[in-house]
Amino acid sequence: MNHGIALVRRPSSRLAEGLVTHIERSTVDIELARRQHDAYSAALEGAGWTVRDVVPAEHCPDSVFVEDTVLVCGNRAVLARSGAPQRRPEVAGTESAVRAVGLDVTRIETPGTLDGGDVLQAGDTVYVGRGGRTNGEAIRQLRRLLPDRRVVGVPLGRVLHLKSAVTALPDGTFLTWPGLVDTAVFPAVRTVDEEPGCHVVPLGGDRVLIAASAPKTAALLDDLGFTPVVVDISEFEKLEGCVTCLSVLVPQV
Ligand SMILES: CN(C)C(=N)NCCC[C@H](N)C(=O)O
Repeated sequence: MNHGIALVRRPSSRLAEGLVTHIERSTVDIELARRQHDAYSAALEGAGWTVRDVVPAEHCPDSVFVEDTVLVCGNRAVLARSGAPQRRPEVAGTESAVRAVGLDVTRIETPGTLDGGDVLQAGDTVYVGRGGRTNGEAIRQLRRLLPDRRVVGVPLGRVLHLKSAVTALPDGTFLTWPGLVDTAVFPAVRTVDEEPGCHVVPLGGDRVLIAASAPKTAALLDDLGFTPVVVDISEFEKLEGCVTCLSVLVPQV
């Protein structure tokens, strides 16, 4: 079964210089990060996604977190404009990749700022975290760019991105870690016991990608009838990354 294309971007050798905002900096093992990235890509392939590499951006330490550079919605790609100016050069390579896939391309324009990690899609609703990386102007622009979607702004607390605190399961429920976002806007919330447990990527069918650092949540998902696909992403977690950030899924339509 081919679910579509998964865009990934190999880690820069400067990965260890990536941004950290809400956690202490710790030492990143670049060789281990490369192996983890290969295993992450293999997990996507194994789940039925055709993996395509976005051209690497050696000079951009955070470029492996490709999710932040674009929002894919149906056949449209909205290029992001990060609230962290040093991440903006990452977008050019992503633009080439989404054009090669055949998506219709638009972009967030100045003074809007948006990171893809702040955008959570569930059905026809697009939740957008309003925090350090994404501003109200970008949310306004998204409403114009995606007129067939319900765009809901979600104020963020002390957390990097919306998807650092809440993601969606295929059954219409949301996994959250308490205290970081106002969960009242989400229809059916399940609170998890471990912070990385609120980060999942539905891979099609009953498969759900989750980090090895969230074993209790992986067991919960199994118990709820999902098939957890577990990947170790410890080196990316040291830079506030999670399983969502390392790919952009372009489902076959
Ligand atoms: C959902 N998440 C967390 C993301 N999409 N991106 C993580 C980016 C981490 C990077 N060091 C930064 O600070 O930009």
